[in-house]
Amino acid sequence: MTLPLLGTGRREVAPGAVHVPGWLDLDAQRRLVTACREWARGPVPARSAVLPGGHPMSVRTVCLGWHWQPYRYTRTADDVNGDRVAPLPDWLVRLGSAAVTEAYGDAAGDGYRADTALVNFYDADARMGMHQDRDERAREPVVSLSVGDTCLFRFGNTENRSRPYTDVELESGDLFVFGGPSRLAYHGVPRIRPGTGDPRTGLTGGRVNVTLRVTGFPDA
Ligand SMILES: O=C(O)CCC(=O)C(=O)O
Ligand SMILES: [Fe+2]
Repeated sequence: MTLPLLGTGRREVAPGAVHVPGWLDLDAQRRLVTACREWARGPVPARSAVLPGGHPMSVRTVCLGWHWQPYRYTRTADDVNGDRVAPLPDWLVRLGSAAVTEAYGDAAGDGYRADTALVNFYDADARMGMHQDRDERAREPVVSLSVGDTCLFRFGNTENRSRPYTDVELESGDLFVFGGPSRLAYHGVPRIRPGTGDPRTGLTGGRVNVTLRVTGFPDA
């Protein structure tokens, strides 16, 4: 299947879901990796969130702005060490706004102010099952940035976890934005492609993914 090309390198995977390959240059990727490493150390360390059935997720996650645990947001990381998560830095908020403009064109990102980021660390065997991002109250787009190993990203429909879906290879530096009619689409990461990343990003293995979101919860 050929996906519609929206402009240089932009592909609409589903209405409101846009993939922009190679959006972050190597330098931006490197800076993002350095920042993610720092956030993973604390004040709330990266951890595998435990699902309600008792199983830990295979990805390790650290949150900024708001802390996410299955399936809610809080200011303090009550399932980790009780500390308040690090604030979402302004440069990342601005990057989110630029990403929305890149994906949708015009000045679409002007009013976009993310207030949380989930930073996911994938090793070669990590996966993420099909899910919706629906713990936010707001329905602003989700902005996803990837660095390191390529992954298979499965972008589905809003009804259920199964077909129809579109498989996308998310490579290092890629941007993926999903909003509008695709905001509540199921999506997941069935596999990582070990050894595909460029060590010059600062990652010698694995994959880092940052999703920026607007929770819609009032500032505390
Ligand atoms: O790693 C990815 O590309 C997706 C991450 C994701 O879906 C999430 O954090 O909710
Ligand atoms: Fe998600």
